[in-house]
Amino acid sequence: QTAAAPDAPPPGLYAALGEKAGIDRLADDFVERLLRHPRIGPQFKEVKPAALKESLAEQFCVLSGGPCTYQGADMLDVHADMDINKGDFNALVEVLQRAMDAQGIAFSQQNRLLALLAPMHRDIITVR
Ligand code: HEM
Repeated sequence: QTAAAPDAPPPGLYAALGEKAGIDRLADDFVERLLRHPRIGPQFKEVKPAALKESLAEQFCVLSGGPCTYQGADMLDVHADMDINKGDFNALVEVLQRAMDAQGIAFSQQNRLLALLAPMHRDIITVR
């Protein structure tokens, strides 16, 4: 990685996630797990699962270097009024880890995706 492109997708990550089909399966299962999570599930009660799955799949596809366009809202705007704290954020990351495990994604590759998502905490956590 160079300073000019700090968020360049790690080579091979898109393939490691199973390309578009694998990412769609991951996003599907991730959202299903979020919806039934005891701590953060209730925050997703009013959300249309299909739309969230699609946005997450697009986001993961773009981040991992796939040929996609993210068409969802800005992370800061969409999470602004949710009163998300660090524990909520960590809970979501744990759910994503379990969803990636379930897809058989290697731990090293999981960590590469998580590393791309981690900096988003600055836009998403609004309760310190
Ligand atoms: C790394 C952390 C996170 C990422 C990458 C992420 C990503 C996203 C994305 C891509 C969307 C869809 C935006 C759109 O379609 O316009 C979204 C929506 C949403 N996120 Fe997050 N999010 C994260 C953390 C959280 C946390 C911790 C919570 C709450 C516990 C949360 C609650 C929501 C809800 C409720 C929506 C639906 C908003 C709506 O459709 O009205 N997110 N998030």
